[in-house]
Parts: sequence; structure tokens; C-alpha cells
Amino acid sequence: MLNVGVIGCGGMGRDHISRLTNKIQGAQVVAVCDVFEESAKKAASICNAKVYTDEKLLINDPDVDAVFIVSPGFAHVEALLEAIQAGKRIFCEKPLCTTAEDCLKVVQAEVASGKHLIQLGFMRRYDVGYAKVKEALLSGEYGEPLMLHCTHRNPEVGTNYNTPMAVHDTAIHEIDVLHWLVDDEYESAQVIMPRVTKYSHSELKDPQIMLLRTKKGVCIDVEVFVNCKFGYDINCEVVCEDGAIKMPMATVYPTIRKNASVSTTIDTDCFVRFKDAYDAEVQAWVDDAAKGEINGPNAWDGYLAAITADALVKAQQTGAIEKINAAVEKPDFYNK
Ligand SMILES: NC(=O)c1ccc[n+]([C@@H]2O[C@H](COP(=O)([O-])OP(=O)(O)OC[C@H]3O[C@@H](n4cnc5c(N)ncnc54)[C@H](O)[C@@H]3O)[C@@H](O)[C@H]2O)c1
Ligand SMILES: O[C@H]1[C@H](O)[C@@H](O)[C@H](O)[C@@H](O)[C@H]1O
Repeated sequence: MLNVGVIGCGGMGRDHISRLTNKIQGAQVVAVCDVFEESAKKAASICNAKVYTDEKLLINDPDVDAVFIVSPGFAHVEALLEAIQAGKRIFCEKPLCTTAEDCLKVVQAEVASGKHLIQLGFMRRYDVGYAKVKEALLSGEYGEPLMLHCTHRNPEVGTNYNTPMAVHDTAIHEIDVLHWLVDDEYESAQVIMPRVTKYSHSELKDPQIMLLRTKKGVCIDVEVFVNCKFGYDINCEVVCEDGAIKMPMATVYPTIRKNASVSTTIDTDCFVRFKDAYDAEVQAWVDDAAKGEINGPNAWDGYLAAITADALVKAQQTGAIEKINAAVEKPDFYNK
């Protein structure tokens, strides 16, 4: 049994605690931590675990085999470095860290430890819809991918959500899953700003069109629209030389005909749309722990996502095409 300590007991933290307690085989939550004791106590009631308000104490608790980091992105770096030093296995929610420099520090600390410890919460790689598209691409039947058309729509966001968050918080999922899908790396980024919706505010340009070009020349457009109002709507179509592959909607709803119209339900949040993917990523992490392996998205993937995000944020300000360059070569450690 893998004894897990969870850091951060907000919405996502409680979701993972329930999952680890009620669905996942081979793991249990033995400790939880939140800077607000009340939040930690509320979460502890789901799983009957020890309560901490200092993450360092949880990480170094000898009863904790593995650490789940679900605090906000800005707090990840300290917890990651402490957990690497303690030699604990780690599941870290996206983003790895909020700056590329911090991501690199984490990569270098993991490499120096000599052990693969970190899996990153890019759950879309475990979504059945993306998996079907990848399977079709790998079959070779449709030729090489040329273009990807994607949408990432949220019905609404909080008032503290601003323009760079459309990259760091939202498009970060596409940044990871799309290069994995076409097995390629990003070369450059650009952002086009359409007319702003009346549902936005002065600190948020919404919607945005993000353009990415890969090293092999695949052109990707991602519409990020976080106040679309009508639902949580994730789409992806890959146009290839010999066919176009469109991702199915993962949650299956019936098509209803009534009053001379046809309709289908759309999910309203990521917790429903990707619920099976969250379960699958965590189960895989637990199963891999028993074998001493990490096979999911790793810290290097987190670093690549961060440099791509930085280029997109720069492009939001300049309107120009921004180059994406890693500061260091990929360490051999990550070539498995
Ligand atoms: N994969 C996904 O689709 C997905 C979806 C939602 C959130 N997330 C990620 O999950 C993480 C948490 O998001 P959330 O929506 O739950 O945020 P949240 O703000 O609701 O919760 C974060 C919690 O962490 C606590 N916290 C802050 N600093 C801490 C520290 N140093 N030690 C312990 N606790 C600390 C806060 O008090 C809060 O209770 C973020 O990294 C976010 O990007 C991922
Ligand atoms: O835009 C949201 C995304 O659609 C979700 O999948 C989460 O990652 C959430 O944190 C983001 O705010």
C-alpha cells in the first residue's frame, strides 16, 4: 500500500483525496496539509488522515511514502525541492512551477538525486479521446499531421483570472498534450487577440487565438475562450496528408430531438469532462510506484511546457512570433 501525503486542500486537492480514498487501488491518504488548518481538517475528514499546516513536516513524516502536491502553482517549487531532498515519490499538479527557471531547478535537483521521482498532472494524456487520436496517428493510415485546430473553452472564470493565466492555467494543457500527440517539439509561438467579450474585465483579454509551430512545421491553432458561457468545450482536430482525425467527446450524452430542434449536453467543468483521465493518471502513478517507475509526464515535460508558456505570454504582449528555445539540452536521464 502506497501511503500518500497531500499538500493543498482546495478544490483540486479534495478531488484527488476523494479519488485516492474511494477509487484508486493500492494507495491511501495518511496525511493532509493546508496553510489553513480548517481546510486541512475538512479534507482530513474525507480520509481520516493526520493534519499538517507545514508542508515540510508532512514531506518528512516517515509514514508518508509519496507526496501529492496540489497547492497553487506558485507554491510548487518549494514543496518539490523538499520532497526530492527527502527522496519521496511525487505527483505534482500542473504547472510544475510558474517560471522556467524554477522548473529547471527542479529538473536539475531530480537529475542530481539520480532517481525518477516526479509525475506531472497533465491528465489529458490519459483521456480516451486524445488516446484514440494518437492511436489513429500512430497507425500511419492517415499520413503525417499537417495542422491542428483546437478549442479550450471554459464557461466562466473568477475575477482574479488575467490575460497571462489564459496561457499558464488554461492553454498549458494543450501545450503538453498536443506535442505529445504529434510527437514533435515546439519552435515558435504567436497570439492573436480578437474583439473582447462583454463578459471579460480590464485585466483579461478573452478570447485569444494561440498559434504554435512545431520543429517539423505542423501549425497549431488553439482558441482559448474562458467566458464562453455555454460549457466546458474541449475540441481537437488533426488534419493529416490522407485524412482528418477529430477527437470524440469523451463524456457520451444522447442526442435529443424536441420542439423542432436537435441538442446534446456539453460538460460544464473539467472535473466531469476529464474524470476518467484523472482516475487513470493517478492509478498509473500508483501502479508505477510499485514497480519503482515513472512513466507519465515528467519534470522535463514540465520545463518544456514552461518555456512554451513563456513564449506565448511574451507573444501576448508583442503580437510577434516568438522563438521557443530550451536553455539546456534534454538530460539523458529523461531519455528512457
Ligand atoms: N489538472 C487539472 O485539470 C487541474 C484542475 C484544477 C486545478 N489544477 C491545479 O491544482 C492545483 C490546485 O488548484 P485548486 O484549484 O485546488 O486551487 P485552490 O486555490 O482551490 O486550492 C489550493 C489550496 O492550497 C493551499 N495552499 C497554498 N499554499 C500552500 C502551501 N504552501 N502548503 C499547503 N497548502 C497550501 C491553499 O490554502 C488552498 O486551500 C493548481 O496547481 C492548479 O493548477 C489542475
Ligand atoms: O482553464 C481551466 C482548465 O480548463 C482546467 O482544465 C484546469 O486546468 C483549470 O485550472 C483551468 O483554470
